[in-house]
Amino acid sequence: MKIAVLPGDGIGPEIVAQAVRVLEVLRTEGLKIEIEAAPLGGAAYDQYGAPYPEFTRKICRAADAVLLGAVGGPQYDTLDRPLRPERGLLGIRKDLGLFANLRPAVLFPELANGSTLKPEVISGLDIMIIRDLTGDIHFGEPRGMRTNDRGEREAFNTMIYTEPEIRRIAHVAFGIAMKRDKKLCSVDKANVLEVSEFWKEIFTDVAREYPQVQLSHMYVDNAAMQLVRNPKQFDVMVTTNLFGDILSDEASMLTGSIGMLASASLNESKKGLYEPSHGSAPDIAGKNVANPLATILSVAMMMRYTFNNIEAADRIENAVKKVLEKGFRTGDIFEPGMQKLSCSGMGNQVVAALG
Ligand SMILES: NC(=O)C1=CN([C@@H]2O[C@H](COP(=O)(O)OP(=O)(O)OC[C@H]3O[C@@H](n4cnc5c(N)ncnc54)[C@H](O)[C@@H]3O)[C@@H](O)[C@H]2O)C=CC1
Ligand SMILES: CC(C)CC(=O)C(=O)O
Ligand SMILES: [Mg+2]
Repeated sequence: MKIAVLPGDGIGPEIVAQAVRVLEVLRTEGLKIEIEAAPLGGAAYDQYGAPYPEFTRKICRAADAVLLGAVGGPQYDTLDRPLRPERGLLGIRKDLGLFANLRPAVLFPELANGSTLKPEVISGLDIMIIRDLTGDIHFGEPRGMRTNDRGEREAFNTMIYTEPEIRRIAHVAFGIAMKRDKKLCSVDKANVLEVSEFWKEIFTDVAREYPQVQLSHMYVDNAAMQLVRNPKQFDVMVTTNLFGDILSDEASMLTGSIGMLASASLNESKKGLYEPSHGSAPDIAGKNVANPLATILSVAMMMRYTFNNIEAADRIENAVKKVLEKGFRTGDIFEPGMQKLSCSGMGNQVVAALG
């Protein structure tokens, strides 16, 4: 298992350090794990003058899987756009063809009482959010700023999807729905956007190849509302890059915290990049208080999706469950009566629970 580790910026190095400890436990027990570290984002800009430098690209291309923390920070916000940390993240996603982003919003029952939502609304929650990751307004050209005919400055981005891009994410979504409850909700804004209308047309066409799957369509504004009103109506949701970015952050709060939401970004060959769904959290960086569980659960996804090592994946997820059962919490999921831990303290507990 050749794993590239990219700690990134902000809390990235802190949370990744805990996830690497989990990998080290597996290695000590006999899994052949090779780890190579490289910078991405702001850290890469500082070292190499580019957010996704050749050094990192080579290591990631040679690896079977990539473990990433997060990128970005206010100190980089004034850089020219192509040099910003976030472009490094878009760059690696595009370079490795990581078009299928899986974000499982699963509630550990131990966290049901601490949620801002009523336990009956969220108990048993298990939604798979599938987001296209290499198309949409994030990548569409042209993009930029200009002065229009009236002499006013304006900025523009292009929302665009090709038919093959929609078809391939549709097949991933239907395939996953087939393995679950055979219910797929495609989220769009087809009442306004041509891109969404096309998306809906292609999904309806692909659905003919999966007659056992019940396909529904929902506008994104309604989906955002339904996610907090009655999230358990969803089993698998699939949507575009921008809508998926927003809906998955929203869904993370159904599981207790953005610090709980793992993710896998896969390409056609199951090479994967695994990262928490959150960002670099500059407000808490360097304080050793971030929740490392989303990153640790991303390692479980790596074992499941890239290495097909279901036993290791289950073990990591069970270790997280055990730690939560014992009442250990980081600040973001803390509730009275529980024991508050630091980021590394949570890592210690997960490592102990793996044993
Ligand atoms: N995948 C990535 O690398 C992503 C990077 N970003 C970048 O991260 C930077 C900060 O972005 P924000 O909008 O503030 O989003 P963010 O996700 O970094 O933080 C939002 C809020 O959630 C909290 N939070 C996030 N992760 C946490 C964790 N593991 N434990 C406890 N609390 C946690 C933060 O403290 C903050 O209050 C920006 O530069 C942004 O572009 C944002 C999202 C994804
Ligand atoms: C910073 C963005 C490029 C990434 C993001 O918000 C995400 O992948 O969820
Ligand atoms: Mg996001």
